Amino acid sequence: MSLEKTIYIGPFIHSESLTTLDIAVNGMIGVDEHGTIAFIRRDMKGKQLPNEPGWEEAKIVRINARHGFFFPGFIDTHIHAPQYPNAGIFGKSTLLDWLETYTFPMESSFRELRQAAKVYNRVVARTLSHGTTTACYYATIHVPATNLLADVCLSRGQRAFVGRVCMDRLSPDYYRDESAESSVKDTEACIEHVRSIDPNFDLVSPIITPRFAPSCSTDSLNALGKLHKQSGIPIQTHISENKSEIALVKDLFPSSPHYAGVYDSAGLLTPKTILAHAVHLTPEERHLVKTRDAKISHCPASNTALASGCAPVRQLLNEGITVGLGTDVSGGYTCSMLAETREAVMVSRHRSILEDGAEACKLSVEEALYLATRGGAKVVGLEDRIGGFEVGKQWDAQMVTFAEVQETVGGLDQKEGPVEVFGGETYEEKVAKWVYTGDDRNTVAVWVRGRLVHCKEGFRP
Ligand SMILES: O=c1[nH]c(=O)c2nc[nH]c2[nH]1
Ligand SMILES: [Zn+2]
Repeated sequence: MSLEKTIYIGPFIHSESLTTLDIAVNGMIGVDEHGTIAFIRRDMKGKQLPNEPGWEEAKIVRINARHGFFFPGFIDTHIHAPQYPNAGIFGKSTLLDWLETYTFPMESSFRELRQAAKVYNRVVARTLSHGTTTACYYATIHVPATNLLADVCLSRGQRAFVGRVCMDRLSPDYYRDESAESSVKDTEACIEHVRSIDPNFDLVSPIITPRFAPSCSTDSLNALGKLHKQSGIPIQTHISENKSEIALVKDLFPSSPHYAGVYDSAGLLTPKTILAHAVHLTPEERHLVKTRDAKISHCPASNTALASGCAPVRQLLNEGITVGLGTDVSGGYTCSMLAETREAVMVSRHRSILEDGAEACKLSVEEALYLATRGGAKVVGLEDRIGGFEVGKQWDAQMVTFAEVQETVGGLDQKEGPVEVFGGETYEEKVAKWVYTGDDRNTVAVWVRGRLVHCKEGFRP
């Protein structure tokens, strides 16, 4: 697909490292017809127009430094698309009773394609409006509905991993794969569908998705491990989220030394594996995860909502494990990665309290934003394409605005927006205000691979 060459002028901010944001207030980024960043300048003066040879006719998208900035799109490394209607509905449940009470009944309704069309269009549109340019989706066991989710992501322009959920045991009769064989066959059918709509997996990729060890037989885990080995297709699953779940895994797999060992012996613990939660891993399990170079999706909102625990993110990072963030809708109550970033900071404070005030546990705003962007890119194996602004990377970005009180931006009355800037703040402080007080009203435009995929009503980029 060929796009209009575009030059984005205004502040751009992205993670330079885990702890540092690079803030280029007088920035300019040229994005070519393929949505790839062709050049970057950091020294634009005033209203100076770009004079890049070959870019004279390019479209200009400008944001005044006082009004906002460009930021990389968020990467949600763990979200259940069919659970979106349940966001915010979990009562006082914890994981295992939550699955029975809320989750399986909702997911089973996706045998109806009409339900899938309604929900999947909403969740993709809504996550895009929150600045999520890449999402790792769990779908359901249903092949047609899973294929529809891939279609919706492709047509709405969201970069996505779409997984048909495999679960051939210990689930209700009304919502379970018939056998290990059918689990694999249906997964292959979904992989073939994605290949038929996006042959090189440029935007949408399939992902092998054993739900979690308790809902998969040893036969199905082994067969899915074999499928991964043959195809190289990535894997996503859950691990060590809740103490009752861990006890259940011990009962169901008595010969395995631990939870991580169940996946490892099936060939499911690889550099292309995304493990959601990892709240209660033992030191041996963390060592195994690190040795296999498997990745972790930290889901703080979900871990608090279902009272699963506070994941030791600092420890995981210190041990060299790659970590990103996931909303885990609807264990998590929000599909906003900005809210998830804030939750990551807050949960790290709780972890610090649990460890007698250990300062080191606390994540900074900069670190949480890194996890939501560059960390996520590494988790999904796309760090060469997305997560930050460098020449050769793709323009997956959001325009974030705020306004000095009493001003308007691009025709949109920002007085209604949640982030109020009074003029004395540094840029670092403005970013912190966005993380702590902002929401989707601040994300006025979103691009994936250079394509405008969301734009706030009344705003003209
Ligand atoms: O957060 C979670 N959401 C789920 O749907 C699920 N299934 C198993 N384990 C799970 N954890
Ligand atoms: Zn989950």
